Amino acid sequence: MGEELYVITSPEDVLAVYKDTTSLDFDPIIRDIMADFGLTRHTLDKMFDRKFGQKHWMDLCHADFKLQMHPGEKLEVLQSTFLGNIDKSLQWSQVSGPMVLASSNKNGKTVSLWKWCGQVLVDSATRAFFGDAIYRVAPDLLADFFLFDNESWKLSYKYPRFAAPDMYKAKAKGEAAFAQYLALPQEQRQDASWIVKAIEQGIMDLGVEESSQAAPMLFVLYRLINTNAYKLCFWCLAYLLHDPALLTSIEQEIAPAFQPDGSLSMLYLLENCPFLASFYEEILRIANDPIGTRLVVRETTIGGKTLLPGRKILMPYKLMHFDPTVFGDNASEFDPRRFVNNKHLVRSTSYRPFGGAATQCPGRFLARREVYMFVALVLHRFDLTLVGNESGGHAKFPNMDLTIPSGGVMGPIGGEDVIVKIKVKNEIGPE
Ligand code: HEM
Repeated sequence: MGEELYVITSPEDVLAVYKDTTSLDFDPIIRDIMADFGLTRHTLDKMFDRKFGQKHWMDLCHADFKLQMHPGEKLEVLQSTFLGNIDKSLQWSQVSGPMVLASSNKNGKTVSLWKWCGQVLVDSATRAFFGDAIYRVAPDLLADFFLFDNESWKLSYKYPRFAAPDMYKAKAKGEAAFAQYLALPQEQRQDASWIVKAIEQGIMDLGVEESSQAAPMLFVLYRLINTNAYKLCFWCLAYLLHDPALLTSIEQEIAPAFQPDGSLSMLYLLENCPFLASFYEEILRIANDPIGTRLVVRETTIGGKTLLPGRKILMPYKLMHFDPTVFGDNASEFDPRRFVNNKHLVRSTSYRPFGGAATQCPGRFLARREVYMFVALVLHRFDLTLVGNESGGHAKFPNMDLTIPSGGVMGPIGGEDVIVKIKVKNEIGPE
């Protein structure tokens, strides 16, 4: 408490921060996060020991994230399983469990959009990254993840245990799940992704054997993989369902991506749907609160100001995302055509939905694909009708929770949701 911070708000100064890699360091920030997850100084020293030439283990991890998640052979393999899982989860019979609030007849289910997005996206990623074995040791993993995800900001704000008991309990259960997972014989986990196997091997090579040290590393990765995309899907569908003209335009644009047998061409969505791309960027601009962080380790000057060692830098990119001199007079409003009307915006230095430089989110390619897949399949397979409130009023657009320092895509204010009645529109093959 009582910490002094520097807050950087201009794109020029953000670029200067990215360039000054000797005075401004990201490693201590990761150390701090991992310490919050219970990693001891001893383990952290091993992780940051520059014993691989000039590099330490965490540098190798960043490189491995890119190998797995940037376009290439390894992404193709992962993506095919991941998107296949989304496809299977969106079969009519799979729309079940807590997300279904009421089931009137065979062709009608009333669904919580928030829970639907969460269940499908997080379950599909869990199986694709870790394989099915994780559920054998932790059948309640998803429930614990959502409890933790909802309150995880309290961890970085260093809430004491008595002030956030539910968050700490969910965190402990999540870590225990990964400890049990790591204790399983490797032959039972052959369906895990390349990155998970590479990290497990790396942890062993570092000589980190205690499960109290190894499991949190996987739990942190699990959270990074899962925390943002389901919320992004929620906002995409919320905006579409509340704006019939927008919904029709998107449906028309993506229709040719579907083959007669109902299968979806991701390539078509990626290469031939400029309006979908603009809509996606606009949701990322408006519903996202990414924050870059560095620690000043040597005195330096940014934007004409002297920054002193020992203090943190925060870069709340959302402020730049609402700058009217870049995004226009309607910067504070939602405009799905913004990025198609101005094709330069997506490369603007004021637009940083995934951060930037060495710490830029490696999952950004996968994120677009999973969101496109989910949104396109939902629109193609189901007729969706908004359900109003109990007294017969119109369904209200959920408010974003601006009070929580999420550092990523925001959720709706507690309890606000989009309730939809869904029916089968296009049958798919036998289930
Ligand atoms: C869906 C929207 C997503 C958003 C808005 C998002 C945003 C971010 C941001 C802002 C960062 C930190 C960047 C920085 O410090 O400069 C980050 C890091 C990271 N993200 Fe994402 N992310 C998303 C999806 C994903 C997905 C789908 C994955 C994996 C499948 C992923 C994996 C990661 C990882 C591993 C890191 C840490 C990278 C490192 O430290 O080397 N993200 N993300």
